Amino acid sequence: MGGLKATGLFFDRGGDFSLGPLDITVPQRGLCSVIGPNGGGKSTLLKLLAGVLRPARGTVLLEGRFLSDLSRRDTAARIGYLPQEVGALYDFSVEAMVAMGMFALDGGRRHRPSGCGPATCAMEKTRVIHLKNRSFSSLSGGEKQRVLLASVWSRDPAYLLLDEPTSGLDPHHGVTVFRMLQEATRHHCGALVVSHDINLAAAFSDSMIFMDQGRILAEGLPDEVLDSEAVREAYGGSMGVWPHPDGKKGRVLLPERGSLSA
Ligand SMILES: Nc1ncnc2c1ncn2[C@@H]1O[C@H](COP(=O)(O)OP(=O)(O)OP(=O)(O)O)[C@@H](O)[C@H]1O
Repeated sequence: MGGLKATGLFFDRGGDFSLGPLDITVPQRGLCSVIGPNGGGKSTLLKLLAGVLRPARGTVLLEGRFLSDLSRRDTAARIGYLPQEVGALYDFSVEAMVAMGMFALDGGRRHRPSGCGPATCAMEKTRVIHLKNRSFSSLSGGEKQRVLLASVWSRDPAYLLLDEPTSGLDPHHGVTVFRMLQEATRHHCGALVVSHDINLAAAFSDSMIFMDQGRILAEGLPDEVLDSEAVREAYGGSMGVWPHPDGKKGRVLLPERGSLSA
């Protein structure tokens, strides 16, 4: 009954693109990353699981209840969805932006250290506390991304659906975000994270999904997925899969030597 579970999920945009039918479960614990080429359907999948889009066929169950039967408030209290792009209508302060993420908070919930309000804790986690009085629009792209992540995080959701949370982040902050996700998903939530930072995603995820043309073409352990025929076909020619340089950490996707100019 637990988890966020889609069965026979199908969505048709009416043009060339359709998604599914596919089955997917976001478990109550663990970090699963979704990778794949541009336009492959990753964001569409997240929107369907978050209830932002309605499937043409199939069901999405949130802990045994049909997502379509739940109010936006109930959904937002359990699912923390970070879209790929967020346009702010008004220029709020960073602190206000993060506080707005808590509007759906369902009472005093788990894992919140005393003495630290949820918005403050979230801003500390994503390292934007020093920006709290700045206006959102004045921030750099990567800073904005970390503020939006804090906004989702502040609600302490049971399921995180994050669309490219590290886009625009420098490598240090990218690692910080994935570490934070790894830690959280070990103890108190499950996450499905769309990312083009494939090597970071592979290093920190428990499992991985490769999507293209609205289908799941490979899934399993990150190493298995990176080594799959589907990934080779999609990126082959320009990218190759290599052992991680430290010899222990699995595999990395890097440009093929032959694809670099002499
Ligand atoms: N609002 C929309 N209206 C019409 N078509 C759309 C819309 N949003 C996405 N699409 C199309 O649906 C398909 C899947 O898009 P989606 O955003 O899910 O891909 P993606 O895998 O997340 O891509 P990317 O890696 O580039 O973010 C693409 O062909 C895209 O052009």
